[in-house]
Amino acid sequence: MTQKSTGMQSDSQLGEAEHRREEAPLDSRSQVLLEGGADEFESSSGDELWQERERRNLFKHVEGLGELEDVSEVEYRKVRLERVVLVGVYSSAQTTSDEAEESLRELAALAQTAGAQVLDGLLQQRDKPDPATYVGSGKARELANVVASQEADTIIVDDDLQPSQRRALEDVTKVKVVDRTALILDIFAQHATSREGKAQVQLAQLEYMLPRLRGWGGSLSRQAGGQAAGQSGGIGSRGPGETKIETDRRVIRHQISRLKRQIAQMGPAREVKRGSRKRYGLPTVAVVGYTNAGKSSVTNRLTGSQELVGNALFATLDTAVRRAKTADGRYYALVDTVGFVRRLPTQLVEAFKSTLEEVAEADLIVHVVDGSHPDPFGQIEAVDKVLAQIDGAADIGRLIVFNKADRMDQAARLRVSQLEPEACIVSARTGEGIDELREQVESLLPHPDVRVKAKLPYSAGALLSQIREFGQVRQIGYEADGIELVADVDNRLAAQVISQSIDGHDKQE
Ligand SMILES: Nc1nc2c(ncn2[C@@H]2O[C@H](COP(=O)(O)OP(=O)(O)OP(=O)(O)O)[C@@H](O)[C@H]2O)c(=O)[nH]1
Ligand SMILES: [Mg+2]
Repeated sequence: MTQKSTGMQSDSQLGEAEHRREEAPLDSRSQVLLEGGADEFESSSGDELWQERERRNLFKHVEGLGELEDVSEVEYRKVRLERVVLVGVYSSAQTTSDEAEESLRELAALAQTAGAQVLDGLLQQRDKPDPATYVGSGKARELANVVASQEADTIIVDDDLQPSQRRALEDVTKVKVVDRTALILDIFAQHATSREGKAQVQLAQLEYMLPRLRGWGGSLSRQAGGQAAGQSGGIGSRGPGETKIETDRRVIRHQISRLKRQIAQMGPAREVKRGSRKRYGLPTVAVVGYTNAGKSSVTNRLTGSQELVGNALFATLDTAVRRAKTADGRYYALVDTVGFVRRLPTQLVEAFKSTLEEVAEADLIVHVVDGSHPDPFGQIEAVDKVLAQIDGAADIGRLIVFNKADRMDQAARLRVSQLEPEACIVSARTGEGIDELREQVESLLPHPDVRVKAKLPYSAGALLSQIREFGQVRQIGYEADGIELVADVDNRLAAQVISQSIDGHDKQE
């Protein structure tokens, strides 16, 4: 048996593990790994369990599951309250079994975030996925047994599947099969709240779906408003002919172009917001990082805001802008962004490009990393890969922040500070290191670099308060005929000082 269980299934552990996961999907996962959990699980994945499964399977009416009848003709499916079995294939030439396990655990966290109940996780080592059934026909039959004995109704594959592979796997296992991209798209669909976010996710779903159509059961109209999150119940007739599929493709293409137009129109509103930030001369810090790293928590700490913090993946889907104040009283903007994940579906990178452009316009990128994760550097790499796809992001200064220090032991701290000596180590939970982080951020912000000396009329109060907010007042004297001022400001304010000053011959150095 080369199929190997990753320990998500043992009945004895399920209760407790699930309980822990309920409050902390990723937390529990990293804990498990840190505690050397892999070994602990090894024993439970042995023959005994397999036989137990086989035994239980004897009582099951596999063909009675009847799930295939229900599999909708749409190749895009929701993963809500499903009972799922996870499957991963890895080649030892490309990854270690530890990495493969980590990836499957992340898939489990994703599945739970989507609302599914994870019953089992199976890893298989093979040179490359089987072109027909992904796992190979023998393994597919084994998988069918596992699915039946666990009474699962869905298989989630830790990869992108060809439409034909998915179909073949469904035919053998009699349950619906969802791939990694569909799962992530589904989570995004559940979490998007803004109009633009929703439209972007919908676009990504449609683009994912287009090449995977095998005909629709009913008409598109039952997908309320063209919503791509397909209903899992197959309503209407099955097996529409090629003509029907062609028509549906056209409908989807039409929806795609309509969505693209809509999104393009929403662009200007975002431009305005961003523009006004620029107009006020607010330096901008983009907070990026792997999902669940603690970006929102760190942003909250720095700004005192109450950004949504969730122990779920992708709690933040709409970039939020917060205002923060430096120690010397200047304001800057912190942009809390959507989290990244390994192998972020390309459809999503595309869809969120406009949102991620916020990052490209920032003066500084703060990259938050979960320091308590068993493989923080793998996460850094995944984030850097996405950043590399955003034009202009490469030229922006970056500050790496290892968060969750409260859960890092001495060895972990040592390791990260050796590999990333410049990085800050903080805990958004306890507040450790937050002051140092704030100082670092402030020192890396662009500084107002034009010194002006001027006498301003007392009527220039508004300008003066802007100078206080966005620049730095060096000297100020209240004379009978006006305010004598020396200040460091940016170009924009310098121009205003000149135009409003009393004698008009201010010096600039
Ligand atoms: N122990 C510990 N937990 C933390 C810390 N910072 C954040 N968390 C927890 O980590 C989880 C994720 O935090 P968020 O701030 O939502 O993370 P995020 O990066 O914004 O996540 P997404 O928006 O989903 O990508 C939450 O359960 C937080 O309570 C920390 O310093 N220590
Ligand atoms: Mg967040």
